[in-house]
Amino acid sequence: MSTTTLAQPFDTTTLNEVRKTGVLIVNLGTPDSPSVPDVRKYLRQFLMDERVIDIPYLNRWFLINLVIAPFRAPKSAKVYKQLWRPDGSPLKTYGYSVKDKLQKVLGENYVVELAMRYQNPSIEKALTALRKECLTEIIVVPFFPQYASASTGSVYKEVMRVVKDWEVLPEIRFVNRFLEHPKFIKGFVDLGKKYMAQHDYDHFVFSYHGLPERQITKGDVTGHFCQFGSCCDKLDHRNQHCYRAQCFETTRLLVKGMGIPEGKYTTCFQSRLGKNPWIKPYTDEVIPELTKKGVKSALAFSPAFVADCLETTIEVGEEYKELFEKEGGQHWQLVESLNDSDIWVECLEDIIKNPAA
Ligand SMILES: C=CC1=C(C)c2cc3[nH]c(cc4nc(cc5[nH]c(cc1n2)c(C)c5CCC(=O)O)C(CCC(=O)O)=C4C)c(C)c3C=C
Ligand SMILES: [Fe+2]
Ligand SMILES: [Fe+2]
Repeated sequence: MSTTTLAQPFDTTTLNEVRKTGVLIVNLGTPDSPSVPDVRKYLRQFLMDERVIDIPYLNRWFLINLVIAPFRAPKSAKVYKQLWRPDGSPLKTYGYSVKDKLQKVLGENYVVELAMRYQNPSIEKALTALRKECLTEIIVVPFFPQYASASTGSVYKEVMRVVKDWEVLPEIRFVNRFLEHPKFIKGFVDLGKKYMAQHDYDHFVFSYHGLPERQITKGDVTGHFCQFGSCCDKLDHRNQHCYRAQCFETTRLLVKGMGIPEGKYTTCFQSRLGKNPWIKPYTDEVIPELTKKGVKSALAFSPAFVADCLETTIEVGEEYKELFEKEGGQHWQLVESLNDSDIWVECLEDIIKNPAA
């Protein structure tokens, strides 16, 4: 009698025993110190990135070396001095704290490294450390809730530049965005509710990092998915990678979570540079419009950032507050970022362990 050998189910025991996952968490970067030379070095590296200032190389070189390095760096250094804490730039110190907390919750089958896209610790250094760990997989988590070529795209490109010549390439997973993650939303909703319990706000402002319109248009290889108007009101299959549409979606989810009524909130974009059109509405134009309408108190969110930085603490927390008050507003409050909160660490744990969540 002949026996038929039935196909055995795939035995994963060995794989589970040897499996080790590297996690590379990456934020934008910050100067090593608030001194003018360090700020200049940081701005040079950051703004020479062709995904950030996407103009021809020579034009970019002249702009950075003849305008930004001599004139902007000293001004920026003054602002970085205001932001600096005894333990350094908040963007980096929160990064290290999140790295430690995440390592603890993930356990010994994971190795977590922190990197900054610009300056230190570099992506190259962090990946070199991970390479020595004999990993099965590396998960790259850019700390940008919404995808943009200038942020997430640039991190991907740098990771690929570093690993492209490795003989042994482990599996690599790139996290694209996480604006819809329930724990990311809950983190900001809970912070918002804390402020709403302390004060009655007339209006809620959601201010995101701006982007040249051109960078969104360039990303659309299928036709024209963004006209910079109401097309961004709904996120669908075609415009899912549009940064502006993703920001509007983030606001919708936050507004729903906090129960903010229609007409009581505005999505806007900050920190435009240069003369080319950036995505609108601009935060510094929205604020005077709101005060003209009689808004006296506003709660401001910065949900394009997961850690306090120049863009949140100084630009939204101080400069826009000054503008709001100059225009007749009375009470402007910035909601701090997720920083190293437990909910943010839980969100990361979830993103890492449950890719489909
Ligand atoms: C000039 C073009 C810029 C683009 C495009 C841009 C996109 C972009 N940036 C962030 C996140 C951050 N940017 C930060 C600072 C910052 N950004 C720009 C310019 C562009 N950013 C400049 C010149 C600066 C420095 C400000 C100054 O020196 O005056 C920061 C803060 C860093 C810190 O140390 O605190 C973050 C974070 C995203 C997410 C993004 C695309 C969506
Ligand atoms: Fe920026
Ligand atoms: Fe759009």
